[in-house]
Amino acid sequence: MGMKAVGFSLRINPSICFTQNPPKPSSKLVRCSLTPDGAATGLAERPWKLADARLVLEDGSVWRAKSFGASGTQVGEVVFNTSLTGYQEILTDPSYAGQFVLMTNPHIGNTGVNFDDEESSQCFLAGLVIRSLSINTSNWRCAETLGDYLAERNIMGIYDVDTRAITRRLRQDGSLIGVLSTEQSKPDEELLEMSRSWDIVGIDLISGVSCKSPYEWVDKTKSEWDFNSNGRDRETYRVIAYDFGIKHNILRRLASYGCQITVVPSTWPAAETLKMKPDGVLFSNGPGDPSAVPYAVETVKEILGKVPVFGICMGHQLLGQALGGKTFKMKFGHHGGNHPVRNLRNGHVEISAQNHNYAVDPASLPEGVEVTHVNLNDRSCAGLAYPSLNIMSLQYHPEASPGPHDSDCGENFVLHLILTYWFSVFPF
Ligand SMILES: NC(=O)CC[C@H](N)C(=O)O
Repeated sequence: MGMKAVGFSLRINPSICFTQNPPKPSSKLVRCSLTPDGAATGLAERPWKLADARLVLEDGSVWRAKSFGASGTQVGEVVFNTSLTGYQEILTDPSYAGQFVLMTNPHIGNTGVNFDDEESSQCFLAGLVIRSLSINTSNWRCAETLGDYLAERNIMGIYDVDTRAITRRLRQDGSLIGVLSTEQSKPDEELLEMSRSWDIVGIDLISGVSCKSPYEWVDKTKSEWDFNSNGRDRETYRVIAYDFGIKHNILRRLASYGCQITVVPSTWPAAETLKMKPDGVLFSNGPGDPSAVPYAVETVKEILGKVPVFGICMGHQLLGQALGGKTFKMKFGHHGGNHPVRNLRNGHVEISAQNHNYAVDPASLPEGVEVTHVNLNDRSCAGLAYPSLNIMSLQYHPEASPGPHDSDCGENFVLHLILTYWFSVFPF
């Protein structure tokens, strides 16, 4: 009665072009914005700050935004992540090297960052794209604000950008390369050209994120956070973990389950690994195109059959190739904390944390390789086993950092499975 229905209240300036249907790549630029333009004077602080950054996508769309963190110009592939929280773990996940992570949850930064949630020693991603940057931080573990954290690590972030519209674009047309810039002197056309002349396919990104020499891992999941360790606190198993961009929580979870772990670089020779006589070898997650790292596939091949192995994400993709299979690039991949996966061995459905743009093509795998898990959103291969060679692998993240713990508990407790499969009940 006299009241207007108010729907989703994005303040969009109707005079500025905003399209739901993305234009196909053309040389034309389409400018999209939620906030008026402003020079990067630094005078206007958030939330009153004017737009001082641009994200130019290879499809010709230009997204005006406000910057936080570092400034400059950076190219990368834009992917969207549907996790509600866990942005610090996402920022420090080395698998995001070369990518801009766009968070679909509109409100980011409210818990700041802390000392404990780091998944690696630095941020390897190209940048962070969010809708709304929390103007204050409140958490008992907070050590600093998200903006300060990114600035110190020289990582660019933008906010006040229509993340829903960009996500629709990525879902409809697939992953896009983008250029993020705070440099007002660079015309849109130059940034567009930059985005179109860069590619992430076929590039070895793991060598840039792997450790340079072997080291022993000591940290366990803190008892206050340990949701399940079955009381295994003695170091029982010797594990070599190949670091293709390994997340610390994989190591923490294995250590909590009694593994004594040596982390080795991606180029560590298989012969050296076998000389160390481990009980099992873990091939970790890692960034980029799994078909661009044939040397890592060779290492995996040399180890297969000689010692039980387990692969996570990139490790799973390398194992798939070592078994004779092929990987392919997905339309926009899986990035988030709520992907349903069916364990085909017991019929159980696990809600899983995922972060990948490539997948193993099950049709390319030789006979004897078993697809053990399927992503229920798109039926893609989410897990493999080859019992006669003591191989097990998962395309997703059983360490759940961030993410649900389904894969880390009960019968589906994946890391538990590694140990039981590897060391006790695996049918050798
Ligand atoms: N998390 C990962 O290991 C990612 C694997 C690979 N880089 C992909 O995008 O598919």
